[in-house]
Amino acid sequence: MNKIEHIGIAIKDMQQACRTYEKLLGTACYKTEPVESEGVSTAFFKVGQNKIELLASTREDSAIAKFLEKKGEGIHHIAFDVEDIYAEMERLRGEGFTLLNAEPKKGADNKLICFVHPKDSNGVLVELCQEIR
Ligand SMILES: CC[C@H](C(=O)O)C(=O)SCCNC(=O)CCNC(=O)[C@H](O)C(C)(C)COP(=O)(O)OP(=O)(O)OC[C@H]1O[C@@H](n2cnc3c(N)ncnc32)[C@H](O)[C@@H]1OP(=O)(O)O
Ligand SMILES: [Co+2]
Repeated sequence: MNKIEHIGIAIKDMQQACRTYEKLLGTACYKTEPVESEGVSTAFFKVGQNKIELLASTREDSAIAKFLEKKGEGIHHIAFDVEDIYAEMERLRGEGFTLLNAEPKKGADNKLICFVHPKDSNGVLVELCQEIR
């Protein structure tokens, strides 16, 4: 794991949340991107070396919709940047972590991603991200 790639925040209203985070962070959102496969729309903010990813649900059965229903708005996951997502997934399997997808999948912001079940990481949903080179 190289560094925290982004912190994912589940929100209900993307326009309102973008206005809030632009004021809060003092910087504009640099990218918005829908990810059909996840049933979300995303908005990214750069804060120094770090990124904030706002996530709104675009489908009732999405993970974000379920999270919002159950827990409301708030921090949804922590994403870590990895060199080689395949190797990292193999390593985590070997360490007994439950991966939520057998193969990496295409995420937002030009990444391959995979998730670790929060039950194996003290209740924190962890995402692995590898830049698609
Ligand atoms: C667009 C891509 C973008 C990117 O960065 O590129 C993304 O980050 S996409 C982000 C949205 N996609 C995902 O989160 C995919 C992975 N998530 C899942 O597969 C599910 O959300 C899962 C398995 C974590 C939970 O599934 P589900 O909600 O259907 O089941 P439960 O509600 O029964 O939850 C089981 C258990 O997990 C707890 N939970 C759920 N979500 C979270 C969370 N974000 N953080 C921590 N814990 C979470 C939930 O409370 C249940 O715990 P329990 O003690 O049994 O109540
Ligand atoms: Co993410």
